[in-house]
Order: sequence, then structure tokens, then C-alpha cells
Amino acid sequence: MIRIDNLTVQFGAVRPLDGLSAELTQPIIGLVGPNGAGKTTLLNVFSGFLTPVTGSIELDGRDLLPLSPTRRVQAGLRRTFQTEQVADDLSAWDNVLALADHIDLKGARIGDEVERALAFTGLGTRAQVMGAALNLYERRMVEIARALVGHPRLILMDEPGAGLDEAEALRLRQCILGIPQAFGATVLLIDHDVDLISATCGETLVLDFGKRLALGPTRTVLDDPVVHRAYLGAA
Ligand SMILES: Nc1ncnc2c1ncn2[C@@H]1O[C@H](COP(=O)(O)OP(=O)(O)OP(=O)(O)O)[C@@H](O)[C@H]1O
Repeated sequence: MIRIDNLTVQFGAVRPLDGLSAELTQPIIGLVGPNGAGKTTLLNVFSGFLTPVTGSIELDGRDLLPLSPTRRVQAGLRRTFQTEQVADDLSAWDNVLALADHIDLKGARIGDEVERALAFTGLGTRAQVMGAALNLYERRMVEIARALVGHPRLILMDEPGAGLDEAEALRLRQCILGIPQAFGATVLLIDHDVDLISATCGETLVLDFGKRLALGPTRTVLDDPVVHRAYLGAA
């Protein structure tokens, strides 16, 4: 369970998040809104890249914001990025293993976890391929595999579907859908692909100008005329 309370981020006169509060309880949660609504800013606050001027975030009852970014990783917070962070000169295996630098898993156990994460994301046979030789879809899956290592509790995904073709988007969808059961983690998913959000997210939070425009079951939220006007009509 994620509890966001009165979160405000300010850059000069701009407030990318403005008094945002929300309780999120589903295993897969959508985060949508028009360009500039504050979605990535919210992920940056979760990760510790940004400090809000007010507010708090609790993950399963634990106050997240006082923790350093590294402690957040140890507490089970994971993230994939809009521009994927895969090192070209490391194999898929070593790219995933890199997360071990931030967690307490050592030796054989970390190897087992890397293997499981790569197999789950369909990269089992690509483990020794260098990052530079992986295609866009495979690089996205490496990012997701990295997020699955070391008992994740909350995985933040920033537009994992961007630039994928239809078949790849479908495989991504199946992967995301399987994460809560296979790894016991919640997924908070930003994407402009409404089909991906609809197919995966039990609930969806809609931001507009840094404020909460809607929150509820995904179908209800996406059918809301206010959401349509602010977001879907403009998408
Ligand atoms: N470092 C910064 N300094 C000043 N303004 C910023 C900074 N980062 C973000 N903003 C502003 O905050 C607002 C929210 O940006 P954010 O990237 O969170 O939106 P978003 O919903 O993720 O958009 P998109 O869908 O385009 O990725 C925008 O108006 C943006 O210009």
C-alpha cells in the first residue's frame, strides 16, 4: 500500500506537484496525465532524486522520504527509466547484476536471482549478449530484469512501452501482469499507451498540473469525461 500525503514540489514559480494526496492499493497501478502533468516528477520524489517542499510517501507503512536513495533500494524500491540505462559494454547478465552493488545479496544467491529475473523477462538465452547488441525491446527487458532482483516491493516504470511494436508491447504486457504474483512486488506504471494501462492496471491515478484529477478503478477513470477532456482528448 502506498500513501502519498500533501506532496508539493516547487521549481521557482512552477509546481510540478501541488498538494498531491492518494492511497494506492492495487498490485499494478497506472499513473497517467498530459505532458508536464508531474508524473516523472512524482517518480523522482519516490526515488530520492528530488526533495519535496511538503508532504510524505509511505510504502507499506514505512516513511520513504527520510531514507537515502540507496536505503530506498534496500527497502525494495526499484525503477526503470524513460531512456533505459543499459551499459553497452556489459552483458545483459552483468547489467542486471549491477543492482547487487546496492543490496545485501551476495554470492550464489544473487546469481540465482539474476538468472530468474532474466528468464522471467524472456532474456534467458541472451544473458551473455553485450548491451550494445541488444535491441530496444531487449534493453527495456534488461531494465525490468534489474528491477526484479533482491526482493522488490515497489517497481516504478517510466514509459516502458515507448517505441515498441505491437508484438513487443503485448509481451511487455504479459511480463508486467506476471510481476506481482511472481515477485510479490507492486508496479507503478507510467505510460501513454492507454491499452497497456487498461490491460494491466487495477487502479489508475490521473495527474493534471501536478494535482490529482482522478483516482479509481482504471476503466471507471478512463471513461470519466473530465479525464477524457484533460488527457485522452489531448493525447
Ligand atoms: N528541474 C526542473 N526545473 C524546472 N521545471 C521542471 C523541472 N523538472 C520538471 N519541471 C517541470 O515540471 C512539470 C512536470 O514535469 P514532468 O516531467 O514531471 O511531467 P510528466 O507528466 O512526466 O510529462 P511527460 O509525459 O512529458 O513525461 C513540467 O512543467 C516541467 O517543465
